[in-house]
Amino acid sequence: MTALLEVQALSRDFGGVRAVNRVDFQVKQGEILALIGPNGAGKSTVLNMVSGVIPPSEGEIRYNNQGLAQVPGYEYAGLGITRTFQNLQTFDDMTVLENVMVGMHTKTKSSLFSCGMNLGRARKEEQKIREQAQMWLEHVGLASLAFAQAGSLPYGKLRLMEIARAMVAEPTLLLLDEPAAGLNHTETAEMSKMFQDIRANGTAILLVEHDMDMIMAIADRIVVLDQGTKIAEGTPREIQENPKVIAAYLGTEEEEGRG
Ligand SMILES: Nc1ncnc2c1ncn2[C@@H]1O[C@H](COP(=O)(O)OP(=O)(O)OP(=O)(O)O)[C@@H](O)[C@H]1O
Repeated sequence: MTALLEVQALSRDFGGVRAVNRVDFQVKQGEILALIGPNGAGKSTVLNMVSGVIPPSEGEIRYNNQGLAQVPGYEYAGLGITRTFQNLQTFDDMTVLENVMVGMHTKTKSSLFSCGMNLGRARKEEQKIREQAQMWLEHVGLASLAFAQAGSLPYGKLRLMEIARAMVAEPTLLLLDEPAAGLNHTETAEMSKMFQDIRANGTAILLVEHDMDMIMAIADRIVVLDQGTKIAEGTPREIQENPKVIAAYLGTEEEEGRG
């Protein structure tokens, strides 16, 4: 399978502290790659660099074989990369439908100027966005809440709304930062099923998550970070059995090479 996303020697410093240190990995077309590691390992920082929220200090990010260094973050959705955030980014006073429609705005061709010049085209585009958003609300099970104020929704449903917003732009790469945080077991299982459906439709997923049941159930491959450095990469089974990974999670000294 071809690499959709390729990250090479990616590093990020905050002040004098190196949060991510020369990390390499690839996300292939239509796969789910999970990025895991203990708290503070650098997972969100990697996701923030890959989504253009912050620039790398060093290293390279290539998407579809194109370097992203010169591409501003707001153009990523147009390229096919969308994301959700660890802390929900909700417009509480807007409806659920409007919140989802926001995910499409970067892909529309109608600027304010052209809206004035060609109202018909802008209306058509608005209608298309609305239909696309409604379709995704149905996919995530929120169709009946389309006209509810987002601020009135419980947390679990807002997480689903965020996924609909990220999917409405029809990404080829979906970046998810702890999508299952704060969800109960049933909600997490439903979300896992949704990610499998998204993958089946050809969208690749880079998933940062602490919920190991979810990761082991849906990830094709896993990359493990510890203190900013990649310590392992492999299938869920390989990762579960890897002594370096076990040591990083248990916070103990590595047993390898002793005695
Ligand atoms: N904006 C920032 N300024 C300074 N330090 C930061 C900043 N963002 C992250 N860090 C530091 O970088 C390191 C990695 O943080 P990051 O949030 O990427 O880890 P993480 O693996 O996502 O952790 P968690 O699982 O707890 O969310 C931490 O030591 C963190 O304190």
